[in-house]
Amino acid sequence: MSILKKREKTSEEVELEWKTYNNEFAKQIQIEIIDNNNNDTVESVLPIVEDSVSIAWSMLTYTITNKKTKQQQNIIQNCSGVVKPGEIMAIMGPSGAGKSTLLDVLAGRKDPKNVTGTIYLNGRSGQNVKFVSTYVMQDDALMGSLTVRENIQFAADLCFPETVSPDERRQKVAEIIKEFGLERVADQKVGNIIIRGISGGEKRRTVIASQVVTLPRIIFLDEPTTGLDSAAAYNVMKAIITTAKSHHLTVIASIHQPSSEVFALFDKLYLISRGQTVYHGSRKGALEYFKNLGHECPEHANPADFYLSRINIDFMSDRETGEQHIQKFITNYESSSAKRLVEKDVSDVVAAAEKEDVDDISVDVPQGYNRYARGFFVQTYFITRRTFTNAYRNVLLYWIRVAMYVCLALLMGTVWWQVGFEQKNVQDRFAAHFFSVAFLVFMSVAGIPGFLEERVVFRRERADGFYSVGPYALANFVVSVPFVFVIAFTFTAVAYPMIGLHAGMGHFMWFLTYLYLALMVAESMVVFVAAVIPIFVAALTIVAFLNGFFMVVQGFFVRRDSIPHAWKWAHYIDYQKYAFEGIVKSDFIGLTFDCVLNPTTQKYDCLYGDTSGDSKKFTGQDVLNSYGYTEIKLALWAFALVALTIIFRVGFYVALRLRKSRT
Ligand SMILES: Nc1ncnc2c1ncn2[C@@H]1O[C@H](COP(=O)(O)OP(=O)(O)OP(=O)(O)O)[C@@H](O)[C@H]1O
Repeated sequence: MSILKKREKTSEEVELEWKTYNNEFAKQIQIEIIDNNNNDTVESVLPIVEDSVSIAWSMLTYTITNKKTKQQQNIIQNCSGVVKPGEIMAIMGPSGAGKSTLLDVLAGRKDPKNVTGTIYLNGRSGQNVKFVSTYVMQDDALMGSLTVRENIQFAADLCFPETVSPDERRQKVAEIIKEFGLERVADQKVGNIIIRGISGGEKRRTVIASQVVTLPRIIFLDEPTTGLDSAAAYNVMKAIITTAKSHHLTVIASIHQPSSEVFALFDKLYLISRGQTVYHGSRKGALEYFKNLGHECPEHANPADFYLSRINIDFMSDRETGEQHIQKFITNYESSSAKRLVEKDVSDVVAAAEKEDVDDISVDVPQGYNRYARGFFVQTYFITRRTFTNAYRNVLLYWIRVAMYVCLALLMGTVWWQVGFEQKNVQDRFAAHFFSVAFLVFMSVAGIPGFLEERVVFRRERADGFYSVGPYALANFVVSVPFVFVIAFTFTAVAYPMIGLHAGMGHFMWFLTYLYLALMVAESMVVFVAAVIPIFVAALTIVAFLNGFFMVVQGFFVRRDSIPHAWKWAHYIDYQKYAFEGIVKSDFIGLTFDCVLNPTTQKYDCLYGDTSGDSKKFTGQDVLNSYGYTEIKLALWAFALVALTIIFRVGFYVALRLRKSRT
């Protein structure tokens, strides 16, 4: 059995450990697996790898309080079982039976306050199962613009300890790709809504491969075959089982109506109905068990379908009879030899641990199983690199917006073409300033789908301990810096000279700076909102509302001094105001405009500056004074935009932290 020693491993030992993994068949010994229902002994050859982990649980109950009735309700009740290294167990039951709940409780993903009973790892209670396990969710959360190999390599780079060299990591990735039958598609992009990628089954295998590349000792899978056809489902399960058997991993999967081929891949079965155990033992033994209860599986029937049909009372017309029927199964199991065998197995595992003086797993966490295998900066580096590659390759994220902004710049340039210096052009200029800021920031909503796609991957990877929130939030910001600059620069380079805004490098640079900083705030606001409410339509509506709101109070439609007192606060936190006013000032300052000569009076109708009729011209400063833009400080306004970016980015980080994934 697995023996975990108390002291920390040296780096040489860790290296040796990996070599040992490569050569694990040298450690094969014969072990006995008791087929616990037939009570006959099946001999099987399984490799014993040091640090393999068995999981046993006794009298597990998960209770919730019904919010309406305030009544306590047991979702699972008095469940006991054991799965040893190299064994693959299926949790099966009708819909709502408690499969996912049992899996989540075993994987340590439920609030311990609601759980009673004991879970033992290698016979010891009080261990942190997350240190030695991975939990594979149902969704195929992968980066679609990355290849299969790149997706798995990312996991390897973050989850192996630094003692594993880059070459070894690459080799581990190549090995898992081979084991999971992904060699043919290894260098193909996974695919997303615009890239046609690999098949559904290959995607599922890629997700699982990326989660097991470090060979976590226990693998929990939540319905790993859902949504796949029977051939793909078989390939997925076969890949998991091959890896589990050859590396002596412990596997528990909840599964919905497996085909007979898939079902035959499991060693053990946990049948659950109404949260209670109907059968637990070997898969083969279940046939005999049900036969003894008077439910013989027909020769050519799929046993999985047969068991489920026996314990599913959802479609029984008489509810009471149905309940009695299930209760009978539960009572039978309670007094069965199958249950006694499970209890003996659990106590044997515990007794062996006491005898062997097995130490606390969480004290001696084998390297590579740590919650975070790599430090903050290494995490940030790898996430930044991947996010950059995704942003570069994923047309939806930035390139589509760059194309759109170029079109818009050309449109504005031709409509406002060489706007001029007559009195009437003052309003044209204001409109150009307003529209440049408003439209560009408004279209930041285009980043929501890309972010939400990435967020699903973040949820999975975070839950699995690839990295923490800080590096992810930082990487998201770092990558947005150059891409947003490309957008702002492209637009400015095309639109600014075409419109004929204030000539000169200094003025051009101020325009670019404000547009860039406004876009950085808008981008930060988008990811913040999408992190708080990760639903596409809702996030889109809220961002559109916020941008509309900021437009209204920014002082363009209604002069700043006319904004009602009650809305002044909004004006001062409005990022569009700072960008708009900065652009207005940098454009108007230093310009001179012509007043209109009134042919009747032969006087000049000047709306700005000297309005007595004697002055032919007025200045940009006169315009600014006239609209009350006297306090604009270019550097300070730019700083306000930087501060708002920081505020939204901190909000983004906090939102991600608070919105805990199912951990
Ligand atoms: N937190 C909760 N609050 C209220 N009811 C819950 C909660 N968690 C689980 N349940 C209920 O407990 C039952 C078991 O849920 P669970 O998701 O474990 O079932 P399942 O067997 O995995 O179902 P399915 O196959 O349909 O996914 C369901 O009826 C579910 O509605």
